[in-house]
Amino acid sequence: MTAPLIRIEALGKRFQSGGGLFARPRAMMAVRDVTLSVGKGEVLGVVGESGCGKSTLARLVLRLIEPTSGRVTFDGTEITALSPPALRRMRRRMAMVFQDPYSSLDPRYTLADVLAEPFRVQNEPLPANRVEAMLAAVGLPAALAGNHPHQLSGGQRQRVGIARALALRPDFVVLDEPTASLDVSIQAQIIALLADLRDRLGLSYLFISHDLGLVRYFCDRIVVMYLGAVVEVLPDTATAPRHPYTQALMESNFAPDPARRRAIEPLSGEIPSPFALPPGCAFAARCPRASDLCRRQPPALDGDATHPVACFHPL
Ligand SMILES: Nc1ncnc2c1ncn2[C@@H]1O[C@H](COP(=O)(O)OP(=O)(O)OP(=O)(O)O)[C@@H](O)[C@H]1O
Repeated sequence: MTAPLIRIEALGKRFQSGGGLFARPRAMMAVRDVTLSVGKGEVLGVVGESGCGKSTLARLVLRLIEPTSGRVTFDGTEITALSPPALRRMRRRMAMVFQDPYSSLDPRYTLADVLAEPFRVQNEPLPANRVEAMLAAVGLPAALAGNHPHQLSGGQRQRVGIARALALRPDFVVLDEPTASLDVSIQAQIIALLADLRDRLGLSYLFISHDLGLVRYFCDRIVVMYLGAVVEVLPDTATAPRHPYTQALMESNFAPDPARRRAIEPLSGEIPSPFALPPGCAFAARCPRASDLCRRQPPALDGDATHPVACFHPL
């Protein structure tokens, strides 16, 4: 890995939900003790099933929500310790592209308004011709500047979402399932655009996806999450998985039958409730290799190892 741009240390997020006259509120850890780095110019993929904490991790990294524990350092500055004004200045250097370009763009705004918005938030004047330059950078004609989002196709809208994220020339962009709502052919174009922008602008990405195939195509390293915790970090896309969960995820992801792709079929057993995690490994109930030790004690993950794997019986 290159020199780290982002350092995430022992990050945790607890959510409380429910509660009322007859029910006690229930608490769960959406992100559990995550330690990771994102290198300069790196595309770090984060993959896992729905609800494993990917989006929560992304929001914590940008400090859009406050962590319960741990810290995040951006280019040497601890952003989890910054005052609101200092955080706002630091946010210039970080951005996010959302999954759904339909709901993340205000329908009342023209594209010119959408692309001017980040400057307004930062109290900065909009440089001359910047809107046209931003549209060109994402492959859209300047003539679209006066259009509203509903006049665009899904792919064009996501290009606008990317242009908006890059408006202030950030160093780091979180891509939260940026192609999940697009057709496969459009997905490929958006991924090619993101790869090109990374090369041209020297960007670092945190790329969140439930699609391991896509992550393996696009990312340099891959973080695999299960029930809020990192279970494995693949050091590149060629290395074989060592965690039984990653292997199962791969088998289901590459299954030719779409029905098999949805459920992780090689695995039997219940997914534990995030509100009542077992004392040992959270994956033990579904794991073909689980032993008594796994059910008693949670396996640790060495966040600084080249190929960390949280498993007592790795492949
Ligand atoms: N604001 C919140 N309040 C309470 N619980 C929350 C909140 N946000 C997320 N959660 C819970 O935290 C867990 C992780 O959610 P998160 O959205 O981070 O998962 P995810 O891996 O991104 O899922 P998906 O792929 O479906 O978007 C889930 O169990 C979710 O219900």
